[in-house]
Amino acid sequence: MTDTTRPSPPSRPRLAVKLLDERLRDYLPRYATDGSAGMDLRALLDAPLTLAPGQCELVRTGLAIHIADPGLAGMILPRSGLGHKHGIVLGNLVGLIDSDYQGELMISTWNRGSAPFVLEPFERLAQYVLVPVVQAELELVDDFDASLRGSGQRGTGGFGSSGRH
Ligand SMILES: O=c1ccn([C@H]2C[C@H](O)[C@@H](COP(=O)(O)OP(=O)(O)OP(=O)(O)O)O2)c(=O)[nH]1
Ligand SMILES: [Mg+2]
Repeated sequence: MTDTTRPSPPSRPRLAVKLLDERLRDYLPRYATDGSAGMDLRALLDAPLTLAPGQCELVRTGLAIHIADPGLAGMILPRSGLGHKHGIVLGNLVGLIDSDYQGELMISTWNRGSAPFVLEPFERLAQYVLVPVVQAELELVDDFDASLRGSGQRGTGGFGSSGRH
């Protein structure tokens, strides 16, 4: 019988990656499971780094990934365990990696918690997610066609204009 819940995986884009530090060779990012959305990025540190509450430091990954295809982008996102349990999130909230960026992936690491946190060398610190991107052309107009939302209109309403429930 065919398992309809497990579609065959689509072919994966191949991304060029450069090691900027040989120690990363043993720690190349990978998908932990077949269904993982992200690959974990590790902290390239020579020694443990203590982040005081409120402190934010740019942490090296030792990796450069050239996406090349403008229809793709990278996103650096926090790991949920570190973020929820230890308050270790990103100083920029989300890192957006351009397809033409060839530099080192850097992780803005912010301790938003109330206790010091010790980041260990090569600890998995954040995750890298490849996402599709559509680039748009902007066309200047004087007026928009009216927008419709169900039976009502959205128009310029936003920021909670539709209520809470
Ligand atoms: O968390 C991040 C965010 C960005 N970058 C790199 C890749 C990205 O392509 C580049 C520029 O990012 P962004 O455009 O968000 O920053 P900017 O402040 O606008 O810098 P720029 O003037 O270089 O575009 O910095 C990282 O390594 N880590
Ligand atoms: Mg920019």
